[in-house]
Amino acid sequence: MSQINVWDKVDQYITERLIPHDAILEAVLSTNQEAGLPAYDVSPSQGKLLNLLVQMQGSKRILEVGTLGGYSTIWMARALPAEGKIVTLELDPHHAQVAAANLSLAEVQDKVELRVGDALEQLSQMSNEGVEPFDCIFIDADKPNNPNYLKWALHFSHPGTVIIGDNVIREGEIINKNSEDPRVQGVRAFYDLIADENRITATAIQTVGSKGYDGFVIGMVTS
Ligand SMILES: C[S@@+](CC[C@H](N)C(=O)[O-])C[C@H]1O[C@@H](n2cnc3c(N)ncnc32)[C@H](O)[C@@H]1O
Repeated sequence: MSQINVWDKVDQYITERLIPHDAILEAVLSTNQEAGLPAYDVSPSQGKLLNLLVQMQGSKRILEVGTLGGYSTIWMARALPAEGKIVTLELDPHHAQVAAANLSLAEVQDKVELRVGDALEQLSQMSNEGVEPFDCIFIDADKPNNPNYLKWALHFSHPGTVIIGDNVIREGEIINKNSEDPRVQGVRAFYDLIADENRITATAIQTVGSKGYDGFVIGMVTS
C-alpha cells in the first residue's frame, strides 16, 4: 500500500470506530459536491477535532473565516451550548447559499450568523458594529490573507481565546522559503507573526489522512 493509501485507510478506520455515522453531515458533503463546491471542507476526523476543542474550551462565541458549504460550521455549532453563537464569513455568494441550506438541514441556523462578503471588509464592519470578542476563532479562507486574519483575530480575542488555522503544512511546502505559491508565503507570514507575537502561545499539528498531508496551528491568546 502506498503511504497516501495507508493514511486514507487509517482515516477511514478512525472515522468508522470513533465518529458515529451521521446522515446529515453526509448529506451536507453530497450537497456541496452536487452544487460544484470545491472539496476543501475539513475531513470528518478534523471536524470532530474542532468539535472537541470547542467543547473542551467551553466556547460560547466562535468566529469562522471561510464557510464554504458550512461543514466545519456545523461541527462547531453542534458543540455550542444553547445560547452559543458562530459568526461565519464567506466571500462567494454561491457557497454561502449552499451553506445556508446546509445549516438549516442541520438545524443549527439559529446559532449561526452567516455574513457574505470579503472577510477583511466584514471584520472591519464588525469592529465598527462593536461586535464582542470570540472564545474560539477558526481561520480557513484565502491563505495569502492569513496574516491579516490573525491581526483581526487578536482584535476580536480575549485572554483564553483559542485561535486555529487550517492548512498550515501544505504537504511540507511550508518549509520552502522560496516557494512561489502565495498560499505558502501567506502561511509562512502567519507563522512569523505568531512567533513574534508575545500575546499568543501556539503549536502546529501535522495531519495525514483523507485530505493528504497538512495540519493545524492551534494557539491561545494569553493576554
Ligand atoms: C477551505 S474553504 C473553507 C472550508 C470550511 N471551513 C470547511 O471546512 O467546511 C475556504 C472558503 O473561504 C472562502 N474565501 C476565500 N477568500 C475569502 C475572502 N477573502 N473572504 C471570505 N471568504 C473567503 C472561499 O470561498 C471558500 O469557501
